[in-house]
Parts: sequence; C-alpha cells; structure tokens
Amino acid sequence: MKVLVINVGSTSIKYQLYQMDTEEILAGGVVERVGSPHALHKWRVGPTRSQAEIPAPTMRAGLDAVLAQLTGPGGALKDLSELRAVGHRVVHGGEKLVRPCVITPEVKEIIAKCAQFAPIHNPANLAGIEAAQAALPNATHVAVFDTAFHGELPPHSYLYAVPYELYLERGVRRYGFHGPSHQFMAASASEFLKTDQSRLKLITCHLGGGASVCAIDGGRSVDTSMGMTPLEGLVMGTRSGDVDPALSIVLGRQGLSPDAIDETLNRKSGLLGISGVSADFRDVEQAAAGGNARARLAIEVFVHRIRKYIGAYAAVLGGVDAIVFTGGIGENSVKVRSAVCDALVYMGVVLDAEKNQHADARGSGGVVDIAAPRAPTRVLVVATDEERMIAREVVRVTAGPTAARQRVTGQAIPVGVSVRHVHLSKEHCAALFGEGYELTERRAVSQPGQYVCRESVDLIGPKGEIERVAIINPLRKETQVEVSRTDAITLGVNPPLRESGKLEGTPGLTLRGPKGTVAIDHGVIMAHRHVHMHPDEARRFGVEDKSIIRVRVDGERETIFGDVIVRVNPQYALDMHVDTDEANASGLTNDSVATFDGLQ
Ligand SMILES: Nc1ncnc2c1ncn2[C@@H]1O[C@H](COP(=O)(O)OP(=O)(O)O)[C@@H](O)[C@H]1O
Ligand SMILES: CC(=O)OP(=O)(O)O
Ligand SMILES: [Mg+2]
Repeated sequence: MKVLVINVGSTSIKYQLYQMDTEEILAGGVVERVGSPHALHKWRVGPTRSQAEIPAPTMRAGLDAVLAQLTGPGGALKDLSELRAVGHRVVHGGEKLVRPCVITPEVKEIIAKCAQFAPIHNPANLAGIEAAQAALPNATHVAVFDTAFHGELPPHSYLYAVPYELYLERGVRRYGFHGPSHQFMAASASEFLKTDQSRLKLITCHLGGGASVCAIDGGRSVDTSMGMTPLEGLVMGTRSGDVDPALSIVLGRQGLSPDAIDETLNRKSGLLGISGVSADFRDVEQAAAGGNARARLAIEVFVHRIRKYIGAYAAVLGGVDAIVFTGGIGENSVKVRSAVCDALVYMGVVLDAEKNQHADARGSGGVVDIAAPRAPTRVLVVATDEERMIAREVVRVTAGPTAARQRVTGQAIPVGVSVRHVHLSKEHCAALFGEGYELTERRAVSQPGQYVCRESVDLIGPKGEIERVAIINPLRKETQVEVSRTDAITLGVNPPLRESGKLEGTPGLTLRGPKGTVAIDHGVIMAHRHVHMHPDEARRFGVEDKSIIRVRVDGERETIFGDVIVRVNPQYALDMHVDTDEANASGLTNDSVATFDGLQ
C-alpha cells in the first residue's frame, strides 16, 4: 500500500511517499515559499536529489507541482490512481478529534474551529487538505493530530488553574503538540536501549522551528511544554514560549489589538525577538560567534528554558533513563546539547564530548548515544520521522489494525515465568494457617498489587506430592492451583488449560498447611499462556482484550507461541506469562524479552 504524507506549514509543503508494505520511502520533498510566484521545489526519488523553481501562488498550485513530479518521467508513481491514501499532519483537533480519522466535512469543520488554538498551523493544514482532496478526490484522506500522543495527559498536567468552567465550556486546557515526533523518539529510544517502553522514563526534546519537551513515563506522555496552543513552553524561532500571562493583558491595555499581540508573541518573539537577527538558529549562532551580544543572549535564554523544563520533568517522572534530542536544532547543534547537558551532572547526565561532536543520527541508523559510557542517564540524538509515524497511522485507519502489524511486529514483550503456585480463598487460608492468620509479603510480582507470600503449602495428589508451593496474594473468591504439565504428571492429576478464574469442571487435590489440610474438589488448572497489557499498549499493538496473538522467542531454542491470550486492564503492566514447561522448552527466563508476532 502506497501512502502519501503531507505536512503543510504556513509557507511550505513537506511530503513523503511510502511503500508501507516495507516502509520504504519512494520519494519525498518540500516546496518552500508557497504563496509566491517563485516557490522552490526540492525533491528526492530514491537517492537522486533535484530542485526547481516553480510558480506556486496557491497551496493547490504547489501540491499540483508535487503530484506532477510524482507521476511524471522518473517519478515514483505510474499514475495518481495508485495513491489510495493520503495522511495529513493536523496540529490541533481539540478534545473532539484525538485519534487519527478519515477526513469528512464534519472533521474539517472541527479543524477550522480549532484554528483559534493553533492560528499559525490549522489554517495551513486545512488549506493542504482542501488542495489534496481536490487533486485526489478518490483517495482516502486521513488526519493525524499533533495532539493525539498527549491525549491521555493526567488532569493535573492538562488543567490550568483558571475557573473550571473555562475548561468545561471553552476547552481551555493543555493539549500538547509535536505528538508524532515525541512518540517516534520514545519508540526509537526503546528500540535502541532494548528496553520496553513500559519500563522507561524519558524526556524528549523536539527542537526545530517550533520546540517542545515531553515527559514520557512507560510510553505515555504525562506532561509537555506546549499548552492550549503551540505558543507555550520553550523559546522558539519566532515564538516566545512561556511568559507571564499578564503580558497580554498589559499590552492590551496599552492599546495593542489581539491580532497585534498574537503577531508579537507568535511571529516576532523567540530567537528572532531577542536577537533581532533571525528566527533561524544557524543565523543566530553565526551572529553570536561574530560577537553579537543579543544573539548570544537569545541562545542563552533558549538553552536555559530547555534546562529548566528538563529539571522540572525529572521531578515529574521521579527519575530519568534517557534524555532524547531531535529536530533541526536538537539533531544538529553540538553546542545546544552540551550547554543543556553540562548543568545536569546531578541527574547522572555526563556527555561524551567526542560523541556529541560527531553525532550523526541520520547517518547512524536513526539513533546515537552521546552519553559517557558509564553515565547513569543516557543521552540520545534521534533523527525524527513524523511523516513515518503519520503513514503508520494512515495504514491503521484505512486497512485496520492487522494491516499495521508490520509496525508492531517485532516490538518487545517482557516475559514472566509462572512457577507453580496457589491462590487461596479466605476460608482455605484459615483452614491451612489458622483462623485470622494474615499472609505476609516476600516479594512483589510483575502485576501491580500482587505478591508472593513468605508462607507456602504442600500439594498432595493421587500419585505424588510437591512441597513448599508458593502462594500469591491477595486472597481470592475461590482457591486456584496453577501447575505445569510436568507437575500434573508428578501429582497424578489431569488439569485442563484454562484462563485464571475459570474453574468449572477442573480436578481437585489436597493442600497441606502448618495448621491443617484442605481437600478441594476442583480448582487445579494449567494456566493458558497470556499477555497482560494496559489499554494503551493494546492500542499500540492493535489488539484488544481476549485477542489471540502469536509471540516469538528468538535465541538457541527459537519458538513461536501461538494461542496467546491478550488480557487488557488499566491495572496491568506489559508482561507475557508462560509456565515453567513452556519457558524451559524455549529457553525463557524472567529476564527474557519476547516479541509480538501479530494477531493469530
Ligand atoms: N547544523 C545546524 N546547527 C544548528 N541549527 C540547525 C542546523 N541545521 C538546522 N538547524 C536549525 O533547525 C531549525 C529548523 O528545524 P526543523 O526541525 O527543520 O524545522 P521545522 O520545525 O520547520 O520542521 C532552524 O532553526 C535551523 O536553524
Ligand atoms: C505544533 C508546532 O509548533 O509545529 P511546528 O514545529 O511544525 O511549528
Ligand atoms: Mg517542526
């Protein structure tokens, strides 16, 4: 499936054409200075780069030039009918549009309405959509929102301390932006560090023309610096980032119109406003190197703000595994990275100056680690790819979650090996350990709230006994004994494969404790292998509660497990549970990581 992704800014159209079966980029480019008679179209087909000046007085004219190139001689498409899906980056969808969706007239209406919160971006995004729909009327057009990744911010992060009615009635809240980029950084960091996202605390810094920082805990955005609009937070090319909110009031009272204030804060501030030189970081850096004091000051304010957010987000996350940089500045400015990180030694951040100097994420598979080898916190530079994230969402929306399998196939699932164990009912606990006895915790297990007890019981079957079997608390409605096939043979029972809690028709046995024995007439099972996951993980994998998936184990005893049941619950942490027979057969231990191998 071929997918064209369009990222339209106020004066530019960036695009990439993907073959999504392999995620190969077939062509890509940018039209700069859209709106002028001398726009510049730079493009790439395979390794070949070209450019041409084109007249593009309107968005439609710019897009037509792109499509003509794609289908012309040497282009990546035979004709436009090959293009059945187009993904559009849309910056603001408000609270109504969070998940990626097919663009309908109602969707366009909401995007237009949200322009009040994204005045620089949404009107341009909408113009791009209109032009693309006119040029490609038979394709499915999908909107992917910058705000989506921040859709589950906790209320204490997204609420401003203003009258609550402003939130309820007018949607005044933090939305957060640059979602595809922050999400891409988190996925890249997880892959690079070979650690599941559920186990990572990350601070991701997208430093481009617009800039934002995000605190990501277990793969979820828990706070981010941009707010109701993309104006809050970091210092940007032309945007002020954080200011005292009273500034607008004061300027208004001094006679500036709302439009003039908007213009001041969104287009005349930031690096440009302080330096008076340029909004482009390279120009400001050059001026600073040449002794321009205001340019130097602009960079100092820019860096200070980033450092301040990193400190704040370390506190929000309660620790940091990695700081990630991306965007034109984050990927390329050695000085910004070192200036930000130099002051963070107290957080375990120590840069390797040499690696920082030569960091080339794009030329090194997309990610480089620039931290000193033994430093506790990793510092990564990632070549962001917002368009690829958008293309993946387009596949999910147009072809369904299984078609997006390629994206998630190969993603890590930590393994937990369930050794034989018992869950006790209150009544049986009393019979085995004495009335009113409280079991005590030895160690937690991977699922929140559950733990292995110090106490144990013996299992007595018709053929044999197994001593000192672990008890997992808390107590349950019914006693349940989970054993492997090998254990069942030792005991002389014949339990079925069952999901936890489904005990009808199962065999029983006798339990022996220090204060007595209990004979149960049912409750012995072999646990059906399963994966616990949080609803967010389920969404990421494109599965739901009770889905049946395959999970792959690499290594000396390579195995693909089929019939793995997915169990989704907000209380769950990502973990695949197999019993000891299954683990031994495929060489798994509690430290192993398996990978998702698709829906069965
Ligand atoms: N080698 C470099 N050193 C420092 N800054 C750079 C370098 N290359 C690009 N930049 C800066 O990156 C910014 C643009 O980032 P980018 O992510 O491409 O922008 P956009 O947000 O428009 O997509 C500009 O300020 C530019 O000066
Ligand atoms: C949301 C936003 O600020 O985007 P950009 O960086 O493309 O301006
Ligand atoms: Mg950007």
